[in-house]
Amino acid sequence: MKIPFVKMHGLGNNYVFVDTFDHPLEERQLPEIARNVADVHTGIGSDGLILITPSDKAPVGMRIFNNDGSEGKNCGNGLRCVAKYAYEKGIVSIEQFQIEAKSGVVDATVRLEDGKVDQVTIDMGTPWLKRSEIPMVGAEVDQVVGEAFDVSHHPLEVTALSMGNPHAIFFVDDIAQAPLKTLGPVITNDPRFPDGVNVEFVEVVSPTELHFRVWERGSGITQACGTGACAAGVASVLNGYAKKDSDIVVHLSGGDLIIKWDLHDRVWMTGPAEVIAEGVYHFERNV
Ligand SMILES: N[C@@H](CCC[C@H](N)C(=O)O)C(=O)O
Repeated sequence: MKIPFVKMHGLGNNYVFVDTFDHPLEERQLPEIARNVADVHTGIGSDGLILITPSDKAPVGMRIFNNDGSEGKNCGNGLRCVAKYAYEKGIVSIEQFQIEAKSGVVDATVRLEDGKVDQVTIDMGTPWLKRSEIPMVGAEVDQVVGEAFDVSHHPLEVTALSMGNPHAIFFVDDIAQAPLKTLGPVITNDPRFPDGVNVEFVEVVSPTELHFRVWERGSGITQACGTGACAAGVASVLNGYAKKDSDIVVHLSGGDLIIKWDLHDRVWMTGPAEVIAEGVYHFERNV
């Protein structure tokens, strides 16, 4: 099977995108296609697969598969790339429009530079803070903030929340020393998070600036995670390190995102989206 694709990235968080308006794929093959395209040796090489889909709630929809073939419900960097694609390919003709992800419908606004989409702002909606909404096991609480969380004899404190997908945030003094490679793969599968969790280490530089590293559920270390950056901004406010309604610059491995949790409880994310390549993937050669 030959599958036309576009490879795009948001701050180095890179996905193979397939436009299923024109080329529908079989549901049962999606996890395998995701694993295969993501393989750097026998595939295209990516953090996963994103489908750009028709939607009955918005002009365009997005589905995200991690590089292990598991499906996530939301992807901040993916949303910005889908917004760029939808505008530049004429799926939409106005600069503000909606995108449906599995976690819900969001508003996207594209900013143009020489007729091309340069920056995208997404209204990521209201964070889910209750323990059951994350989901995380234990007695129900309205917020999981700075809770004791021992992992492999490391006495950590976790702030957890959902941005449509689950995030566990750990504040550290020095991002260069964050135990991402050792504890990321352990925490992501910790049974206290029954659906697994995206793991983020965050160093607070100032109330408006954070350093951030991520171990993504289903994909491992990536250069950036949009929903994770939003979660880090929210967690910083919940812990008193930052303020609501102010722009927070989140420095990820691949570059910066601007995050704001506003007074109406909505989280805003602004950052770039870029096209890497377009081509045709030969799926049968990799089965
Ligand atoms: N890279 C993404 C998140 C992708 C999904 C995540 N790994 C999950 O399984 O929840 C982002 O930019 O938000």
